[in-house]
Amino acid sequence: MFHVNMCLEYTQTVGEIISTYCREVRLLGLRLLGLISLSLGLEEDYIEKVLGEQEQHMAVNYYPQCPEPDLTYGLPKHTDPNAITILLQDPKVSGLQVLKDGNHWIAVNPRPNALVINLGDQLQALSNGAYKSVWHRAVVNAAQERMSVASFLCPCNSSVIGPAPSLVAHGDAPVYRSYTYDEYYKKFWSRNLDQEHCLELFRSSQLH
Ligand SMILES: O=C(O)CCC(=O)C(=O)O
Ligand SMILES: [Fe+2]
Repeated sequence: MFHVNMCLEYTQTVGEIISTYCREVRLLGLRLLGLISLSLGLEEDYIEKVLGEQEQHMAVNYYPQCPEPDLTYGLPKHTDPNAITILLQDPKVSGLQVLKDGNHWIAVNPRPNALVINLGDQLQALSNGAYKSVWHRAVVNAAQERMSVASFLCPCNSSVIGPAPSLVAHGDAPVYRSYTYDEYYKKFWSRNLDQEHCLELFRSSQLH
């Protein structure tokens, strides 16, 4: 479990607090990418180098109370198209769910002082499928509104993503072909979020 140590003085403006948060979240993300690289037997900076000059996006999600929560979702089922997402949950209200074994949804309830780390599609591709970009969604509830803050570390648009060569060097076939993040991102947003996993369209056996 990772903790972000932030000493925020009350004299800071909201802008300063957000910018400190963004910087700390980026450092945490890069540290995690380093550890993930090592876990795959790659150089510590392998993934960071492939992703290039990374962009960072932040989404502040607001889910109002919903009188009929069974009829809708706050966010429909999706995977994150980027590399890694660091999610700050509302400390008091649950809503995030992940799909387990393809057939049942489990709640990821907030824990004090914890962040949720979500691996995105690009880590699944780079690791040749060893790491999975999990399906997740956000449900709403009738009693309480909810907020979450998602920070997305994204590859630069021109970076070329594909299975790391050393992971396919010993007879393992590459599961995915190489593509630019620009190509992936456009394909991802040209479809509905809850369609088949977008990476399926980038399998090395797929004709394109
Ligand atoms: O609100 C949540 O817990 C999930 C947010 C999310 O998955 C996203 O912004 O991509
Ligand atoms: Fe997401």
